[in-house]
Amino acid sequence: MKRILVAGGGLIGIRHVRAVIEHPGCMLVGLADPDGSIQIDAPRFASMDEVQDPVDGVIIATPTRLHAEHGILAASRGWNMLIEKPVAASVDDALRLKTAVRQTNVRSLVGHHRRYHTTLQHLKEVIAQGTIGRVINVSLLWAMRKPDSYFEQNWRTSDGSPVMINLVHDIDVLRFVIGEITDVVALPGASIRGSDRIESGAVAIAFENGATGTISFADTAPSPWGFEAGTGENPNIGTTHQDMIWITGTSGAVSFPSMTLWRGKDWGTAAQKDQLTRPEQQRAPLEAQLDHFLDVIDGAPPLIDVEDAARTLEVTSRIEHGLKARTTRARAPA
Ligand SMILES: NC(=O)C1=CN([C@@H]2O[C@H](COP(=O)(O)OP(=O)(O)OC[C@H]3O[C@@H](n4cnc5c(N)ncnc54)[C@H](OP(=O)(O)O)[C@@H]3O)[C@@H](O)[C@H]2O)C=CC1
Ligand SMILES: O=C1CO[C@H](CO)[C@@H](O)[C@@H]1O
Repeated sequence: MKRILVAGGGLIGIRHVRAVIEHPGCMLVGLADPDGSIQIDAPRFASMDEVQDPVDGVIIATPTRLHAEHGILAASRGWNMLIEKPVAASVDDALRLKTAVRQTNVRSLVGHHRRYHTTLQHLKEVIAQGTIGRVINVSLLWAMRKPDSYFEQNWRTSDGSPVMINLVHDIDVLRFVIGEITDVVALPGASIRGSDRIESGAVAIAFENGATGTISFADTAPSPWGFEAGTGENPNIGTTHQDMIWITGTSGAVSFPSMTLWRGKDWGTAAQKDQLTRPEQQRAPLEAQLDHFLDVIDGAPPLIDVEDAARTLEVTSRIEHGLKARTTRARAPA
């Protein structure tokens, strides 16, 4: 029975707490969070420093700017870690964390839980098998309207850009399914909430394998298109089952999550539609991620460790900085 500590009991941390309590292969050592009012059926600690009980693994679900500090602390205690995405607030922080993980020989897994979606894993296989030929383009749309309260009086007021919070997932999905991203160009959209944060934009990307793609994103537009809406993965976000990724190749095209396949030859014949099967999702991604974390603690190779997640972060940070640079220039007095 693995002993798991959770650090940070907010929006996602409390879901991890529940998952750990319900999992037959682990027990909850407790929750470390300075907010003493969070009540759970397990010991409470104001911080990770207070924990004296033995810990096999810690799930770090604290605000992003604290990930590196908390990950380094966990490593110094010899605790294996599942650290929420983005792995750190900056690439430098991620690299410091990578070094600490290496030096202490602890194991790391990063919370890019979308990688546990069986349909996404199937999409990756379909692409790798060459079902649509060589990948040419990908188009991804993620747009939702977050409630204003999400940004009120918490770390997201300043650090709440949907690029670092949400697009980091989409970038990881594209790396997972299509391959490494080598180049990005990003354009910011208008501010709707009047905040200094990035709220929406458009990104063009190039992959190492020669494919290119576009991403449109917004946290200000209520829409049926986005990973959570399309897959129904987040209990807090309404499900629409609409597609949100479209991929073209030299002999066909496929859209996700419906897994609609189109086979074509040239413009003389209409592409033929086919329905690929969608494997059943037996365990919710967050639960499947916890199953995997317990295996990682036992020595299984992690699906995405700090080093790999640092590459997702590097691309995401480039997008964030590109958007910010253009926003600053656009708002500067002439
Ligand atoms: N994989 C996923 O689906 C999701 C991942 N995330 C990621 O998880 C992280 C947390 O996000 P979210 O849950 O939305 O944030 P929340 O603000 O809802 O939760 C963070 C919690 O951490 C607490 N905290 C602050 N400082 C410390 C500390 N030193 N030690 C322990 N706890 C601390 C906060 O307390 P206080 O409020 O008092 O400061 C708060 O309760 C982010 O990195 C985010 O990107 C978030 C949502 C979903
Ligand atoms: O990581 C995440 C951050 O928050 C989102 C909601 O805004 C989640 O859906 C997502 O998985």
